[in-house]
Amino acid sequence: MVERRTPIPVPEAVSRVMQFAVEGENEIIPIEASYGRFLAEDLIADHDVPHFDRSPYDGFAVRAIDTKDAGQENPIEFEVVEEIGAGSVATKQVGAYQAIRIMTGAQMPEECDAVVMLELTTELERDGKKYMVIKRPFKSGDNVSFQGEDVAKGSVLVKKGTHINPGIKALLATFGYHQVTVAKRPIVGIYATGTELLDVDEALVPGKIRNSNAFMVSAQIQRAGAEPKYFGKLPDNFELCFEAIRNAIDQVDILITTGGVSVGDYDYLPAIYEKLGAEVLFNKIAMRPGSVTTVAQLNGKLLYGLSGNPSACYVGFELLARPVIRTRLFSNKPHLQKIKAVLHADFPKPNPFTRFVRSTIGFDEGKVSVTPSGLDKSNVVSSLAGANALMILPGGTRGYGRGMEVDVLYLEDQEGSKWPWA
Ligand SMILES: Nc1nc2c(c(=O)[nH]1)N[C@H]1C(S)=C(S)[C@@H](COP(=O)(O)OP(=O)(O)OC[C@H]3O[C@@H](n4cnc5c(N)ncnc54)[C@H](O)[C@@H]3O)O[C@H]1N2
Ligand code: MOO
Ligand SMILES: [Mg+2]
Repeated sequence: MVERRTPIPVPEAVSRVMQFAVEGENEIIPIEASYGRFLAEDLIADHDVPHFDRSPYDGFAVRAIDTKDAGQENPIEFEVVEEIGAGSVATKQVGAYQAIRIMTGAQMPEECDAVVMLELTTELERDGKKYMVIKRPFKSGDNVSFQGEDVAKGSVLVKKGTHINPGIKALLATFGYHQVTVAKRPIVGIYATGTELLDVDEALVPGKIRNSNAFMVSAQIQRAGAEPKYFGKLPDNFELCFEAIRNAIDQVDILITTGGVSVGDYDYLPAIYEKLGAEVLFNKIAMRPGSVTTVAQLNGKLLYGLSGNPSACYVGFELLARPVIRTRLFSNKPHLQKIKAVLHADFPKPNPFTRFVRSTIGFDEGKVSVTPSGLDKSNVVSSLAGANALMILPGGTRGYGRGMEVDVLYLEDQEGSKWPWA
């Protein structure tokens, strides 16, 4: 008799795996390699930016008080006593009706408190001395970039667990982090099971297919921020699979297998978990695709038995493995980002289970729209190419129609959400 499994709701399945989600370790890497990694410490400003008052324009630094009577009918002449570019500091004192020719980024001379842009001046030379003339007054502080106006010393700029984007890399450089403390990428092992599987470079033969799951999951692991360790493919042979999986466990932080989790004659994963002495957290989820997704834990280490069907495998990873990886990377929003979108197609298929439809989100007249990215079957691979989101269609309804507002989980996102489940 075939085993009867009891499906549990998606939030319950996610909660069960999250009980085994732990923070990972730190690692110090050169700033050059930091893009795309996750900060392991808050980034705190240890100095002001800029750390000196500076000129935001090419112009003349003056004492504003000397300009107060300037006007169209009353041009005022300043003696130019020095010229400085960015990186240089004035060496001359600036007295009454004197100015320093200053370039963008250069430190303000101590006595000066305003900058006059070059375009607002006329220049002249007399007796070997340089002068400039202005025809309007300036207030103290005009055209000055003040110390600390960009960043004040002591402020928390970026929180631990944040994905390092190009802007954060700029901040790291600004504050002198030539070495950056980031979350160590967890190592996620992959075994693809199935006697039918061919390697990518093998020619097709009757009854066999190329192993696509391993490559897809490996990219999903990378997108989540972890490091994939592909062990290879295994035929549906209990002893072989058992030994291979047992040996792999110690080499990884998380182990993923694909295929062999359903109730078929050659679906050995349930028996392998049993022989390993692993605790199965669930083996049926009330969702489509991915209902057979099975997760077990052995001494706190998570073993994911993702479905062999490509779309089911994909969804199982994103909902259940991604948040565990992001938690290891110190994220406090480890789940997929949930947004609202307007459905741009009819989806009449009724379903008792919640559906996660591989979809494409786009923009239509300023609103986010969502459309299924292809055939909505668990065993298809083609709809995954255009998928940048999973549309959530709760079960128990008679289908969905164009124009309805739906919840969508956005896949190409580094922000995440705390808990997208109702
Ligand atoms: N009697 C029942 N049959 C099935 C049930 C059920 O409840 N009762 N569940 C169905 C559902 S839903 C799914 S999903 C699949 C899950 O199957 P398995 O996880 O056991 O996976 P396999 O049997 O190994 O393979 C399923 C399918 O996927 C293809 N596959 C496997 N590995 C790969 C790979 N690496 N790359 C590409 N494609 C792969 C495999 O050839 C099969 O076609 O079970 C249903 N059956
Ligand atoms: O796990 Mo199966 O669709 O539910 O693909
Ligand atoms: Mg099977």
